[in-house]
Amino acid sequence: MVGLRNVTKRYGDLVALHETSLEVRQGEFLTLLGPSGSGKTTLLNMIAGMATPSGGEIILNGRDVTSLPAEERGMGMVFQTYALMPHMTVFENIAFPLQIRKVARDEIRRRVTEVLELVRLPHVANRKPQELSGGQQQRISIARCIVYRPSLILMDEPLGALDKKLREQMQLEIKHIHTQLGITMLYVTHDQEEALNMSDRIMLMNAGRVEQLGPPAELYFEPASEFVADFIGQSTLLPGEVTHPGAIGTVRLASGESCRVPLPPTCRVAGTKGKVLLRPESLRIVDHDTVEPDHNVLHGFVTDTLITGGTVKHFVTLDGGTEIAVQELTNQSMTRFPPTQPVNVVWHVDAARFLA
Ligand SMILES: Nc1ncnc2c1ncn2[C@@H]1O[C@H](COP(=O)(O)OP(=O)(O)OP(=O)(O)O)[C@@H](O)[C@H]1O
Repeated sequence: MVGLRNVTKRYGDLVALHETSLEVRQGEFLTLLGPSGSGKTTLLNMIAGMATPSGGEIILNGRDVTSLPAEERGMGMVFQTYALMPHMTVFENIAFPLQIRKVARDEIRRRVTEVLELVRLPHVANRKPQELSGGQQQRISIARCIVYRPSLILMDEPLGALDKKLREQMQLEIKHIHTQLGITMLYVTHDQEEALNMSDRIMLMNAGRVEQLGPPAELYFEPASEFVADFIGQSTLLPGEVTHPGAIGTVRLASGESCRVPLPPTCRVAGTKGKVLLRPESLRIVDHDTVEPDHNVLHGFVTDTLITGGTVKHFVTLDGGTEIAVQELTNQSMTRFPPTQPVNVVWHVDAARFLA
């Protein structure tokens, strides 16, 4: 539905977006994720027609729209600031894009009522935007955007101004609208959890380049680089070197201890340097020395324990000095480890990844 072919953007000497190609599928929810300044908004604005590429082409439904102005691209946009018109009621705000398009009055009433139901705010039609909460205002801007049924909606940090709880609720609502209407969505956020929650695919950007593009689970379980492993979810990366290559190889860590790790084919060579990626939820702490088959073990001391609601996080300082986080579900009989007691951190061989 949307195609980018070798698109670049420069501002003077600064390359905001290096050569990037992308295909967005019909009905897909694709998220542009990345730290501040990585080029997400630049990319979105070029698709919207609010910024001109320095090179490359933008294709919309098979048509080159690179030089087509924003208003002729037929897309909907939702921003962090709600941009509702303060002197108009909610009804008038939502009706506005239809009036511009000369839709008949009865049809306007029908469609505004329908989208107000969809965003679950049918009772606020006669209020002014300032009489609504932030979350309600954002739902109204979404309603105003979907009322004229654009085939593509671009959203730039739409939930950035909302508190955590409301943000999570709105994530579900946007997802729900997406599923119900089947609209293609391009969504910008710097919040990895939001991206994981909502997207069919995530395009993770870093310094104007695409680090990885794929479904959330792929970025989480098969990160293509250290940047991805670090940005998505929590991770500990232990430097090491392959000593015994193989599909499951042995890696000697900088601390001198060894562990067995699945190796990607290109890393099945003795001497390959890289990092072992461990996720807190794949680790367990045990205080006995029996290691189960197909498990690895590292030794250390628990230095801190944090209860974060449903889960508990133990911070373990490993022999060699690296700190590693271990996460487990909170339970009544949660094991407490005094800081003087040596512990073993164990994980199943399949749970780690090796990044060259
Ligand atoms: N109009 C502009 N003129 C000059 N430089 C710009 C302009 N717009 C963006 N940039 C620069 O381009 C780079 C990418 O910016 P962009 O806004 O796309 O990042 P972003 O990933 O959306 O960041 P954020 O999450 O902070 O919005 C940044 O270094 C930014 O300073």
